[in-house]
Amino acid sequence: MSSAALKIQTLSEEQTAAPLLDPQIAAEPELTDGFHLVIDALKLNGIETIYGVPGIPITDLGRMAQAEGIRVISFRHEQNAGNAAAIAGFLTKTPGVCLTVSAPGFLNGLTALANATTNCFPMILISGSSEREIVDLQQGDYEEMDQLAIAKPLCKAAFRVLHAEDIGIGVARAIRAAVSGRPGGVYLDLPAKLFSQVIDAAKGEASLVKVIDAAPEQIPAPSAVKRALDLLKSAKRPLIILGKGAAYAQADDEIRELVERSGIPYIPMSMAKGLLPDTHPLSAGAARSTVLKDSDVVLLLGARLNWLLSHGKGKQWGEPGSKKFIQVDIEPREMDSNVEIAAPLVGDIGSVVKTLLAGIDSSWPGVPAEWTSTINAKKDANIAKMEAKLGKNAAPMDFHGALGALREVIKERPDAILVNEGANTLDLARGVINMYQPRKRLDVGTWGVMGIGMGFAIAAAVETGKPVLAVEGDSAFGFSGMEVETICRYNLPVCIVIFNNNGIYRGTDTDPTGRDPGTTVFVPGARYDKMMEAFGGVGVNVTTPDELKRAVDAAMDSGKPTLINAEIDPEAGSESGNIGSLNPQSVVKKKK
Ligand SMILES: CC(C)(COP(=O)(O)OP(=O)(O)OC[C@H]1O[C@@H](n2cnc3c(N)ncnc32)[C@H](O)[C@@H]1OP(=O)(O)O)[C@@H](O)C(=O)NCCC(=O)NCCSC(=O)C(=O)O
Repeated sequence: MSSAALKIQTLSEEQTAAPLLDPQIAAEPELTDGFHLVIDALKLNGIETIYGVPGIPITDLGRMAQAEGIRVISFRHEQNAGNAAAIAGFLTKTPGVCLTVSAPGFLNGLTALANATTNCFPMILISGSSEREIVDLQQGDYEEMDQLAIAKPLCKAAFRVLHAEDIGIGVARAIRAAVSGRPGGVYLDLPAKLFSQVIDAAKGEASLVKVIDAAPEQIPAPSAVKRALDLLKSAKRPLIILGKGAAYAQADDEIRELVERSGIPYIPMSMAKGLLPDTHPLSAGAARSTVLKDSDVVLLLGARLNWLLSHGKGKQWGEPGSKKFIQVDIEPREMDSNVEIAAPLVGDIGSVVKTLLAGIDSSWPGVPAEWTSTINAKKDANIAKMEAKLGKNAAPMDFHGALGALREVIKERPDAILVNEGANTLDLARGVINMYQPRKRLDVGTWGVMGIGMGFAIAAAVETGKPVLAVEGDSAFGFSGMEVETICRYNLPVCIVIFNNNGIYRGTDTDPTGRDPGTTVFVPGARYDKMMEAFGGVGVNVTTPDELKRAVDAAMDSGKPTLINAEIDPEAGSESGNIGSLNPQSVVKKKK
């Protein structure tokens, strides 16, 4: 039932007391208001969940949305709600919606909106705002802020709705902007006064807009496809790089067929892991340096040549000029962003892969055996090196010992979702824990941002109903840790494992003056598991990989909210994990 059908009756007491069929009452127009129209517009467009934090002026919006059947997940901090909305967008290809209060709540949500935009996740941040008349004259309204102006440079599009009859079009514009072309974050500003504007219900209903074909297929030109196929055919050492854009596309079967039919080795970027199982014979993930350096033609499928790929140049990529790139991206301006793209293929991943497949027929030359055997030799050596570090059942645990146990958990439950953040905890888990299914690994993404953990874990559980394993550095967890209460409140099947080595990178830093703790250390021996117990969840402290495996298995089997404090050697871990070279360090000694 549409909430407009709830109708607001503006009846006087005498009218209410009058008989039901009184013609005077029957003639009374049915009314609706801004609250109901926002809810109707979202529902009409298939929005089933809102992530947010209640407060002025959107408290009633959340309540009414819940009453109308939208699932409303209330968080403890807007940034976590925003991260949840963003990853919901990634998982479903429907914009995730985050609802916040004005000024400070809006600003808290804005970090997640900017992160969503950077990562190309479709998301809509809806914030209540204070009154235009007062804000524009800067007269000091409650939580006064020109939110629209602040949001604009940080997202893909920003809209404000001033009149109830424009709510339908405002929501429609936000949805289309979020998912069409390159997906991203959209800000929708709803001033407090809008919610209580009352209009005729029929007029309100007629003003709603259903977005048809929100993300239209974009098929590349045949000449562009031929150029790419010719280049790929000429390759002696081809490579495919799968990015999270490929995972987002949900063209899993076609992508697998492209790899298998062409026989081209591939590496997945971290959130593309599992698009094909990491154990696939054509996976070159364990020979990463070799394939980046020695390949001659590289097909980038939904992966950008940003810092995570050393901008496509430098010594990681071998001799200058030794490589030609084919890039598949929905955004034309992505081409040549860092290096020359010899064969740009502009379109959506699903459509582009289909057109490529049509050209990979019985005349396909295949991949020279010399190339695949070089890769396999490197892979085998790296895998053997890694195996030697796993499986140690010692206390205190090192990262590899603990991750070896978690690798088995995911192997036994390939449909579980792995959320992962931290520095060493992130870098080492990425290599150690094999993924087997698409969109099961959610992590820090393009910015390498800390703080996504609990938001992502909550949305993953809500959107998929699958068990979630969140593997968190102790520092990373701190950014969103209060949401363990949210996990317990909604009784979500989330198991959090905290790799607790007493600090950021390591737990051994000291203050040279002896006055304070070192800048990167936390309270030694902290028991994060107690936090979970405070809210009725299960808390476990473990000191060995065997104990860790047993505790995670129990959590995943029971589906009970669980937090496992995994005691890691405070000496373990290196500065910034394996991107430490990006961290400038002073070489100048200060004179005393
Ligand atoms: C930049 C990267 C894309 C690339 O890193 P690399 O170290 O070059 O690659 P990988 O980690 O994939 O692999 C490292 C090596 O392990 C090998 N490798 C990979 N997988 C395997 C398996 N399964 N078995 C054996 N060996 C393996 C791989 O071939 C490499 O060896 P060789 O082939 O022999 O080289 C990645 O590190 C990344 O996504 N980083 C994001 C980090 C991040 O965002 N951090 C935020 C921290 S914030 C923070 O810390 C801060 O603020 O400070």
